Amino acid sequence: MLPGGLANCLCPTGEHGSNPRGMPSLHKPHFRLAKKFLLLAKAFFTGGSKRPARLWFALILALCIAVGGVQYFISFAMRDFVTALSQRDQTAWIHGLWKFVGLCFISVPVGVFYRYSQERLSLVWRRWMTQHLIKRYFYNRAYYRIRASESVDNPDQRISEDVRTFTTGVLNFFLVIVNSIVTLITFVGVLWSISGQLVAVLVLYATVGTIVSMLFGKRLVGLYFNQYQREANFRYGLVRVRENAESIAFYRGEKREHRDLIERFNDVLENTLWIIGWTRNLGFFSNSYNYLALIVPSLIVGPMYIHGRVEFGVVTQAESAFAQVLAAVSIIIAQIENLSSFSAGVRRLGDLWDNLDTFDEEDAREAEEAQIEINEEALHLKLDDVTVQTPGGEKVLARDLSFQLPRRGSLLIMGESGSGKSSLLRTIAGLWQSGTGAIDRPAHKRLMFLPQKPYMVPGNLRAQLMYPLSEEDADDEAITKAIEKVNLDDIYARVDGDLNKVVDWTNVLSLGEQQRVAFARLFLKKPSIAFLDEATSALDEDNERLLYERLGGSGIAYVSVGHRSTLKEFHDTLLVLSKDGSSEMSSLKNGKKKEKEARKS
Ligand SMILES: Nc1ncnc2c1ncn2[C@@H]1O[C@H](COP(=O)(O)OP(=O)(O)OP(=O)(O)O)[C@@H](O)[C@H]1O
Repeated sequence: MLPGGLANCLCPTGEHGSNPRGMPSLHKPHFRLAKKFLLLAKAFFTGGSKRPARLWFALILALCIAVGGVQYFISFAMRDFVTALSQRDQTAWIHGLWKFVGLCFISVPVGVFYRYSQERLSLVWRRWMTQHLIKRYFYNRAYYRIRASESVDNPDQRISEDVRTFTTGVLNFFLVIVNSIVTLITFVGVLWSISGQLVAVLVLYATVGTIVSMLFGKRLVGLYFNQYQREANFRYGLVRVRENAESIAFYRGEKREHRDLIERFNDVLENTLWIIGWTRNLGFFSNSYNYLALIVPSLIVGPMYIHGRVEFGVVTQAESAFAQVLAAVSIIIAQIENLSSFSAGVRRLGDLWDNLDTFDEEDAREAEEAQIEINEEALHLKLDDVTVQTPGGEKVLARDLSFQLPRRGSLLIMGESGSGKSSLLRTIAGLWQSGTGAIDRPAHKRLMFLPQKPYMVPGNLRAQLMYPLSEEDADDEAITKAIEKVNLDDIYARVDGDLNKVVDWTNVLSLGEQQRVAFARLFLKKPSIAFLDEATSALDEDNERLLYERLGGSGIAYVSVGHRSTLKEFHDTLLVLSKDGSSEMSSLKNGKKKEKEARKS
């Protein structure tokens, strides 16, 4: 027993007591796990790669049976070989030797191709599943929706690690089971040919062993399951520190982060201790069990040999067949660790799969219910009685909004924090669809949204400035002009005027520089309408003025969200949102006039 016993369990399996990190309960009914597994397997064998999948699978099954057959004949060859040796019969010994060598010639390629086909099928499966999941991850902007999902953490880990664990694990287990069945049938046959009593003892011995092992196994599967989750939790803690390094450094939050990481690591250690304890207990049992298994067949076949009823080779054959069958029967216990990480992977992948299905259904439902009607064929932006709600419909953010943005027009949206300014842009973009009313606007590809914190893509400066267009569409002359236009010459100098130079842009550029990069993208893409969500918040007033003047002169209509009153002079119209859902429009003509005068002078 482990310290303290299991009844008053410190045991972190989720079956007893609560989970210290408030993680979801890890134990789900086994049939739900099986359902998830069948869903994932069925999708592969009936999906786009079904032909190679089925072919490889059939080949593996055939090879698996061939391996069993070869083992059967080897067992008899060995028997004759050992008997000839014990009888000092040279002719029979040489004959046995040749038979054995011949069987090895067959056995080696069969075994090698068996393993090779298994790995090839794993690869086909992994390729199909990863491509399929990535496709679905981007479809309907699932990667965006998934942020709000409670049951799917770290989708990245699921698509990379869990798919790999699943696709290699599933074949492993399946083949281990098929192998065990083939071994069982073959060697029970061998034992039966020696003595029926031997089979009866084997069945009894194996049944007792399996029952006891299952009791240990049940506990260990739960513990390994937990280990997997806790290791992921610990790793996620480290990733979070890396991603937020600067903020943590400014806050001097090291002590707090240190404590949090150590707590997560202690959870890992605590669970590992339980695993070690249970493995020790299992060791007492399995070691005694395996030693005894060496003697049991001798107890039955030994007297038969002594009384001259069987040859000596039969004794060794019985021992090896007995060991093979026992190994096949106790396969579950030998695979406990793999089985646990495999079932954790199945659950995590199944949850991701279910969520992606839900998103598809949601998207279809939303499109059908068409809460906010978006017409993408208009030349300009027009809102007709639009009421914006949060995605779940819990909160009304802006009520009965109507306005039209003329060609080359500009609108500034202001209002207190949380009044729904960004949400209005999300709704115009089509990311949020809850609410009522109608929006007329050009197609999405003719719009551009600039958030407060621009996304910096990995790659060279050309790729950075062309985003979201591809590098192939780049015109280097236009790029250098755009760099000049947004006052980014120092960045250009930093890469020695080489647009191919790759830099870690997120960590190297200041937020203000990143915002200027976003404006350069805007001038390169030249959309019909630009939406700027506090897109100049990190810039000094001179740079902000420069960018707005250039934007005003570009002919692009724009809608800005911002708090600074200095923005007013760059816009024609002001829309103020209030937290109660009401809104007010007013003209800023004077401001815009002042801007024009400034530009002239
Ligand atoms: N995904 C979401 N689900 C539910 N509510 C949300 C979601 N995103 C934002 N909200 C809520 O909607 C309200 C409006 O958010 P929004 O980001 O539009 O505010 P904002 O006016 O742009 O604020 P700020 O000026 O602080 O940026 C807030 O109360 C916010 O908590």
